[in-house]
Amino acid sequence: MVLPLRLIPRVAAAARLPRAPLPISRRAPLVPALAMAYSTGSGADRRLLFRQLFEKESSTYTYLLADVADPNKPAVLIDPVDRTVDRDLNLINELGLKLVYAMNTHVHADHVTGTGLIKTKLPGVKSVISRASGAKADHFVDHGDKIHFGNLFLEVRATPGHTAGCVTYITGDADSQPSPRMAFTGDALIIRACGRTDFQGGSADLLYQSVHSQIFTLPKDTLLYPAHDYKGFTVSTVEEEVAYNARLTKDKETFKTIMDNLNLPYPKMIDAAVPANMVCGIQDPPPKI
Ligand SMILES: N[C@@H](CCC(=O)N[C@@H](CSS)C(=O)NCC(=O)O)C(=O)O
Repeated sequence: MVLPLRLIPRVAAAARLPRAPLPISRRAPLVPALAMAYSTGSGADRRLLFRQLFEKESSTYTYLLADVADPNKPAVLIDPVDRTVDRDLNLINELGLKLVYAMNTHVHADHVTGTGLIKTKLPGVKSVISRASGAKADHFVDHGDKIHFGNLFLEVRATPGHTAGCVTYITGDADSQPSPRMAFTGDALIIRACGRTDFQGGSADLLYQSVHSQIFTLPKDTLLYPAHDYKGFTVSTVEEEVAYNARLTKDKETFKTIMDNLNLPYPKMIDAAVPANMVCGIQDPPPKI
């Protein structure tokens, strides 16, 4: 027997009807659930939202970190690139984060940093770079400084050698901070390699000393995130690089010979890279590249 429609239980009837999707404006906000769901681990680790972002023309990694357990979800960007600023700011907006700092590990010779552009779009954001870089920024950092965002922080270690002002930013060493630690090495250490030392005040001697004293001495499970990768790697660890880095595992004299013979092509921006008129890599006037 076929029941007339009005006698069919309401739930069954509803199940048979095709449902029109809700307009986006009437959907439940996704932001808090998304932001928390992305962070992994338990305890302190659930505070950290972490994204590794890639800019393919200069093979640069930009890193987004945020404290999503803090009501304001304060965030930092490390080594943003001008070409991908809109992508990065859209992501920050979608995740409901508040960008506080746009930071650079060093003055980049191969691309224009996104820091200046970010500041024109979000004037409250503060740019950060090392004092030793000679670049312009809102905040200058020195070895040993801490950069706080919510209840998380990054520690600054001077790792000169690729440039005189290179620093590595490392997640905090405390029970309240993510474990394992994460080190954003800029161009001091690239996975299985390292930054070149043939321009911008580079020194193979200094770079060797920096990596051995400031990066290889970190706990062996520390995750290493470089500013560039040219081979498809995304992350390494101190233990892996101490064992397998093709340059830095050698003795210092062999390392210097390797660095003297790299013969890499010069980046297009190199002639324009004058730290004195840089605002974290944004030149005024902009370089012709
Ligand atoms: N191997 C790169 C060459 C680009 C380059 O010179 N990268 C710099 C960092 S940006 S100044 C560098 O230090 N590279 C070290 C290296 O061993 O590559 C390429 O394939 O494009």
